[in-house]
Amino acid sequence: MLLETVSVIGGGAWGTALAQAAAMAGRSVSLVARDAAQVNEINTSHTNARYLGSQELHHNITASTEAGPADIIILAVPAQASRAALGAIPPDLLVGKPVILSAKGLETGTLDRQSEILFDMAPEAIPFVLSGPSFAADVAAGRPTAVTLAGDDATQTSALALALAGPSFRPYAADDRIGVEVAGALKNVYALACGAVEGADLGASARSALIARAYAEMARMVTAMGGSATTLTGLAGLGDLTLTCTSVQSRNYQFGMALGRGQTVEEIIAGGAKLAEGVATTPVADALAKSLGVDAPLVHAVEAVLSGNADIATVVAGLMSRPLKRED
Ligand SMILES: NC(=O)C1=CN([C@@H]2O[C@H](COP(=O)(O)OP(=O)(O)OC[C@H]3O[C@@H](n4cnc5c(N)ncnc54)[C@H](OP(=O)(O)O)[C@@H]3O)[C@@H](O)[C@H]2O)C=CC1
Ligand SMILES: O=C(CO)COP(=O)(O)O
Repeated sequence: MLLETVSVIGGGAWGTALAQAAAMAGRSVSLVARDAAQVNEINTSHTNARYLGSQELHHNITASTEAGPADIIILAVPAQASRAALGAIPPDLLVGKPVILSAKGLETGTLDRQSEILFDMAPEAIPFVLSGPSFAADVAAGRPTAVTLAGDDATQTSALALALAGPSFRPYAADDRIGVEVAGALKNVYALACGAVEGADLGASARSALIARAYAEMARMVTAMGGSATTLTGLAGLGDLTLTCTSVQSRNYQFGMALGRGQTVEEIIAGGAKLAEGVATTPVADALAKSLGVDAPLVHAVEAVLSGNADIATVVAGLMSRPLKRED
């Protein structure tokens, strides 16, 4: 597999950061954004101010409004936009190519994981999933970051990890694609909950209890969806869960803080909230849990708050008064 050129679809924070990582790894990178002014800024000023402030971008990154041929395609748009973004790529560019899915979310309506969307849209592409504790600003600035890159063929996955690895970006190869993408999607749901705990001033003990019980719940969900609970011991599980559930840098955590302070979803969005993938993923995860018969009280609690069916105090009281059980 030739792995020299990279096309990153999505000129937001994460797409730009992954373009930067690939460029620092020595790849020649095309960053595809839909806004011509943004493309011009990246090509002339080597910045993407709207998403990454004054961070200087590597000179191996060229921006474009249209995808061209590349050895590696990285999809980095919000989970709900992945289907449309894939549909906008000329199909022949995807045939037989590794497509790295980097969005962390489940699709509304279909309940699909990112790689299920790829199978629908480009069945002849080769799916990989990238996830783990990695804020775009950190990756773009060259701060040390480690992620999981999961694919179905171990040799191909290791080759791809090598092609993207740089002095500050360390992808670990893995084979549990489903576990990695479910973990990446669910941690955003729990980050909303942990942010709400902080916003409602429920204390650090409550937040840590929530993280631990979220981990157990995530293990039940991952297993029911065909992944391996062992994956959760790694970067895409424990690593990202702890990052997103404890950091005010996380947009999901910030959104949760606003919920905890008593704002409604509509008010938070009207106030200019950044992308918080957990908001769309929560009802999907709740529906999946119900259809698979998975006990997921935390997902259900977040869904109740987001949908306006219960306030934080009510869901906390409900969680705390569940019948006592053995820890599993
Ligand atoms: N930011 C981070 O630290 C990390 C993010 N991720 C994941 O990456 C994914 C993308 O997040 P992020 O980059 O941060 O989000 P941003 O909001 O920063 O950027 C989203 C980008 O997607 C583009 N976009 C939106 N809809 C479409 C569409 N229909 N077709 C083409 N492009 C579209 C936007 O274009 P426009 O600017 O024109 O609106 C923008 O360039 C999410 O799933 C997130 O969870 C994963 C790890 C880290
Ligand atoms: O996934 C992320 C870090 O790993 C980014 O989290 P947020 O989308 O909550 O900012």
